Amino acid sequence: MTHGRLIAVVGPSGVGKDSVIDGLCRVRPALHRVRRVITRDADAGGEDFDARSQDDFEEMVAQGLFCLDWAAHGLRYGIRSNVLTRLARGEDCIVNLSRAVLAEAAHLAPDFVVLALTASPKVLQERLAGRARETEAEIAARLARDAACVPADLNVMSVSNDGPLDDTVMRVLAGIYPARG
Ligand SMILES: Nc1ncnc2c1ncn2[C@@H]1O[C@H](COP(=O)(O)OP(=O)(O)OP(=O)(O)O)[C@@H](O)[C@H]1O
Ligand SMILES: O=P(O)(O)OC[C@H]1O[C@H](OP(=O)(O)O)[C@H](O)[C@@H]1O
Repeated sequence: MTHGRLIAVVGPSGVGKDSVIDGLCRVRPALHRVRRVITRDADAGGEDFDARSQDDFEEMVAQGLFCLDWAAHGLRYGIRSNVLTRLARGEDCIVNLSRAVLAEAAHLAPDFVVLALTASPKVLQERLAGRARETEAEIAARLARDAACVPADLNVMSVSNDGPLDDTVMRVLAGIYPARG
């Protein structure tokens, strides 16, 4: 059976990673959205995630429950190893990742695709302020974050999300599911 693709969505905070993933999964219900484990308050809003305390998270790491974990914005993030079973069954999976873990993530699947979203600094600022999930200071720190570059040897699709969300979703779909024939 063909191995599923692992699609990693990356880009600066506020660029629209979760929104684009939601849009893609609505149009393509067979695309599996990977639910992240995060040491963030359960009622923080935004994406659907598994909230864990710092101690519980580190216990999960110690038990080997994650195939990938990282730290950013003072939080810990993990991807459960069961995504590997889905990929082996041939399911395409999509996940919001840190750019810093792409090289490691590329080893998880033979078919690894990076969707790198971009938007102008002004748009990022407006979106983070509009989302109201973080304080002003946290938003400033997110905008100032000096993130790792996307490794040049990966299969990267770079797409602007400066415009309407539906347009971005349609362009991404055309890129990852090109019409055959
Ligand atoms: N194309 C778009 N047009 C207008 N608003 C958008 C667009 N894409 C996303 N947004 C809005 O911008 C805000 C940030 O989007 P989202 O939470 O998806 O970003 P993110 O990249 O996942 O951010 P983070 O990494 O901080 O979690 C949300 O309020 C979302 O509704
Ligand atoms: O800047 P880099 O390292 O690429 O990404 C860091 C982290 O920022 C975002 O976190 P969240 O979704 O806002 O919690 C991403 O999802 C990633 O986990």
